Amino acid sequence: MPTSRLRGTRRLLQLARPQVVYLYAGCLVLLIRLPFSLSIPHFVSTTLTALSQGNFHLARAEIAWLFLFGTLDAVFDFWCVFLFGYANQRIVRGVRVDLLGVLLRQDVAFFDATSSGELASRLNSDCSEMAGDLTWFFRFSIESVVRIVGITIYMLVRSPVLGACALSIVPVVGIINKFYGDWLSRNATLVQDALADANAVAQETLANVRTVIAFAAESKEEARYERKIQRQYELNIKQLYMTGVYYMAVSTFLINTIVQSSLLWIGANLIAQHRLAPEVLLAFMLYQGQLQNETLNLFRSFSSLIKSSGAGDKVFALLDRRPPAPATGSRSQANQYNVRFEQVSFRYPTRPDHLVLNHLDLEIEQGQTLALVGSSGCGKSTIVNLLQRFYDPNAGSIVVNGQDLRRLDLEAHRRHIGVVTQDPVLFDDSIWQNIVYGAPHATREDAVRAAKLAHADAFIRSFPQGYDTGVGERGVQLSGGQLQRIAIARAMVQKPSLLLLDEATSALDAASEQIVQDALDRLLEKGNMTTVVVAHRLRTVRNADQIAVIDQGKVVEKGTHVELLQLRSGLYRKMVGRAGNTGILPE
Ligand SMILES: Nc1ncnc2c1ncn2[C@@H]1O[C@H](COP(=O)(O)OP(=O)(O)OP(=O)(O)O)[C@@H](O)[C@H]1O
Repeated sequence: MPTSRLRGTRRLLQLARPQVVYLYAGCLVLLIRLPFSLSIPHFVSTTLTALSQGNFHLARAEIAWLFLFGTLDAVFDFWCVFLFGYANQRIVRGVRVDLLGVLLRQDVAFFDATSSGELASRLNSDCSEMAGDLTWFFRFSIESVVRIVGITIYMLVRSPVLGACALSIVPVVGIINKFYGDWLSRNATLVQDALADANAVAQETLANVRTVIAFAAESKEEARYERKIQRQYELNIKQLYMTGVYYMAVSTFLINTIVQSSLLWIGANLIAQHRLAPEVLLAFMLYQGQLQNETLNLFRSFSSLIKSSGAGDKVFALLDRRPPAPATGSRSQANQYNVRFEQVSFRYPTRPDHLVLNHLDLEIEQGQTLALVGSSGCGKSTIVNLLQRFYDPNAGSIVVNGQDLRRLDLEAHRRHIGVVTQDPVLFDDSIWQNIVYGAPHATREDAVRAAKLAHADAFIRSFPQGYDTGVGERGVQLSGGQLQRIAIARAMVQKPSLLLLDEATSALDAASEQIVQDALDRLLEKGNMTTVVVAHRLRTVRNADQIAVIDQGKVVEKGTHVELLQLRSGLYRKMVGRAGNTGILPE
């Protein structure tokens, strides 16, 4: 076995460590049970022998023993299944929770490059594939070894010649299984990758089903999914073929045909030479079936372990993934936000050849509102992303109250930030739970208070279930304006020190925009917070304390609305001129 596979297998076995209590209990029950189940063929052969000798009294006694031992065997069997299965479920649950925890702590760049569908597939399919059979390995390897040893001793004691014949198959099956197991493991990795690819397409299509329907692209998406799932289908067919060959060669041909006929042939000769009693051959035939089953179980449990470790490769790689930069500093953060961008340059990790911010300098003063304007793609949202520390600058630094942002406690920093974007995402929960999403200690009353400020209370109360109304996945059961106002209430509940409004009203019609803008104005009036606004509406921009015009990754103009209009050939002045009566700054 290659060392990497050995390491993967060892790692997989370590997953079972926290469940040792249940595994030990399962093994104990297994050991108690074995003598009972091993004795069944013995009682069958003694009963038949007694019958052939006309000794009905002895036959009845043997049947009674068989019944008693068989019943005890059945009771213990339940506990074996339950204890090993229980440990298994705990392992799968643990891996899934750990994996989601690790994924949620990755850097945002990781999610730019990895689709959520692929990650969901790793979380669901890979986790159950890798850990689903893990404890059965313990059960079957222990059970099979003990049974094989027990049967071997029985056979060798009763007839060494027949015993040697029956046992000769064990190493042959072992060698075949080694190759079969290695192949299964390689194939399992490919199957899980192909499934993750297909799931990524399915998830993307379903998450954006309205767009798919609107473009009548159902057949196109179906075909795209079919192309991806085809690969997994072909790999599974290949596996099916190999499994068929394996069962044909090992189980049916080698064991059923070769071993059984050899045993009968040798046994018949020995009986003819009066060197073997017929009932011993009968017991041998019964035990050899068990022996071959256990041999197959033993090797199958090993190949299934190796296959699981193949399926687990990607899960372990994700579990080991550490975000590239130290995720957080430890400096605590005051509720003040005096922010300076000093010579900040930035490229997105997924597009390293595109310089988005180019030695950008920018100052955002505590308590003031700064509006960012500029053509589409000039880097406004990127500045908002850097303020949330979704990414770190490639050069220069962002300084908050004299401290480099990288040194601040990241979680505390994010708790100080309120964000309202053009397309706010709500979770599939009640309205009030969504409003208190970012404020763990906020109550339902806080949610109601925030909703009133955000002009959301009236429409929420108009729903039959009021604040307990569910919003659907991503808030799909609400209108755009309602969604925005709940997002504003969500930001209000947080009592942010730094408020980021990224095109918060741009998706709305004039009437809804007016209502949402009023809600935002109230929010801005209420707190002494620092605010960064990205907007195309002149009305929003004009009221800002400062306006920064971004062009080619730099701030090219900065000042108040009035100051910037005075710059004769200024970019802002041109944009306002082109906005004309629409009140919308051009992109
Ligand atoms: N996650 C990302 N990965 C790679 N490139 C990105 C990413 N997000 C944005 N970009 C690129 O960075 C540049 C700046 O984008 P940004 O979203 O900051 O522009 P913007 O000024 O907010 O534009 P708009 O006004 O259209 O919203 C664009 O060229 C964009 O294609």
